Amino acid sequence: MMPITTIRGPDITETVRAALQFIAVYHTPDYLRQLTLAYQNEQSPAARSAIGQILESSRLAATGNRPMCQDTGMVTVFAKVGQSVVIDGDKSLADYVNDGVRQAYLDVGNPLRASMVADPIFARRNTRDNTPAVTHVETCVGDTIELLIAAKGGGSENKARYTMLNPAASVADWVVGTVEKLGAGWCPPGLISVGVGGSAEKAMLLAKRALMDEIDMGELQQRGPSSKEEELRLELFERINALGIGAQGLGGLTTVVDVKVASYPTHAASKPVALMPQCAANRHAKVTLRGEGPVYLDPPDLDLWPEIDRSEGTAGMHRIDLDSLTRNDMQNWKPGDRLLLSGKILTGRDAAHKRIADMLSRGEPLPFSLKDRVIYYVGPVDPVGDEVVGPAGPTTSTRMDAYTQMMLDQGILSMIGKAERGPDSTERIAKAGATYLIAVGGAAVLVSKAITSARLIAFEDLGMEAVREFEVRNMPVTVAVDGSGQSIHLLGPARWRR
Ligand SMILES: O=C(O)C[C@H](O)C(=O)O
Repeated sequence: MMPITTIRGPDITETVRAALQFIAVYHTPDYLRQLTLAYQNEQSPAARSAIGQILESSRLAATGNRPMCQDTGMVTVFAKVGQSVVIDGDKSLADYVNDGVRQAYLDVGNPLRASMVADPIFARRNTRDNTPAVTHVETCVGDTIELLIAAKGGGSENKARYTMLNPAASVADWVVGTVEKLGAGWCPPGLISVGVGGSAEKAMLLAKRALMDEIDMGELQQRGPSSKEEELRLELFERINALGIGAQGLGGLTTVVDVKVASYPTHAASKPVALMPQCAANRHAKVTLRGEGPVYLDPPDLDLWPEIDRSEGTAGMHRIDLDSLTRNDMQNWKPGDRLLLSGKILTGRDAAHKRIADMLSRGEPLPFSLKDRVIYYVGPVDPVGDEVVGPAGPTTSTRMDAYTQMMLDQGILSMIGKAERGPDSTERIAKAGATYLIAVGGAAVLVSKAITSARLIAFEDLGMEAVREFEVRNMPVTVAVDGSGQSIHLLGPARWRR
């Protein structure tokens, strides 16, 4: 009989805490290597600049011990518990994990953003400590506990898709067709994972779990496929990149740095297929507890980050004074123009927009004016030390489409976010002589360096979703929708499609 290993509950908590702090700050080395390659090979200037900003921001996160993205994610844990393990303590494994999440996200030196909301159908109250995690437990033969810990951003999780295909239907065609329609809210360049088989929920789990496998597409391309699944991975990799979506949907050569495929036997009548994207904030780690105390990860070597040519990033950018900006000034802006913004902007995202809509529908005055203002869709991380704000990258604008007309009616000049707008919003923006700008999703630390002051304006109870006024200096953005309704998210991929 295998000897019994005792693993202390608090050691699980400490391991989870340390791993979450670690993955919030450090990109995985395999992803960094692939992103560096993508940066070196990218021919589309806009996409290359976006990848450069992500890499630069990633280095700032690592050296400054701050989160690489303002969305520090929903914690997902795949636990493999050996049957010869006894957990010493009076809590469940999931509760020890949740204690680790709480401690990691409330860390005084490096607080992470609490994004989880309880009562998701109705009140959507922020739990304030990012609990609970989603913990999957599997027992296996062995005397260790293996934890695969991930912090998945909401933007990429929102683009998870599922279908039940007919047995003879092509998985590759469905995946490519679906990725084409996903837009850029999942923050490419990243990974696409495909789970095929089992039942509906099994396919989703297969896809989620496979996202955390080592990135080995380069190796696979070199040695060639040795199975049908590897052939499918290669086919999907080629076809998805040929769509031309590119970094941030700006059009370019690299949309995915790897594609994963996992499968499981299924019913003769079924072919469940799950698609799971992973954004540029590729955050996960595997740790194994052996009953010898908590486990800690070693920081990566700083040589992993490439040198980014900053002059290339800012060349040809127009400086814009937001405090004197008029509708007229924006009429020369074209999709793809790169701007450096200085002046005051308001912030607001999902919950703030809903609150504004509710107040307006009740005929109540707003606590701030939106007339001739620029709004940035962001939920920043709380500041530490002498920071005015923590990492503060853009959130997906598409979710704010339902409120576009309302905001335009209030006199908004321009909106800043990430990813494409829907056709209705694009048309409305153009009709109002307004514009839509994008910052780089995944470059949150870099963006925060352009914010010189932050002031809470309203809706404090919404936490990270409250309305703030930022003063920015040389904040880099790209024109995504211009005053004539042209969109970079249509023009860019069409140009780079192969
Ligand atoms: O919540 C955020 O800050 C961003 C979100 O992950 C998104 O990509 O839309």
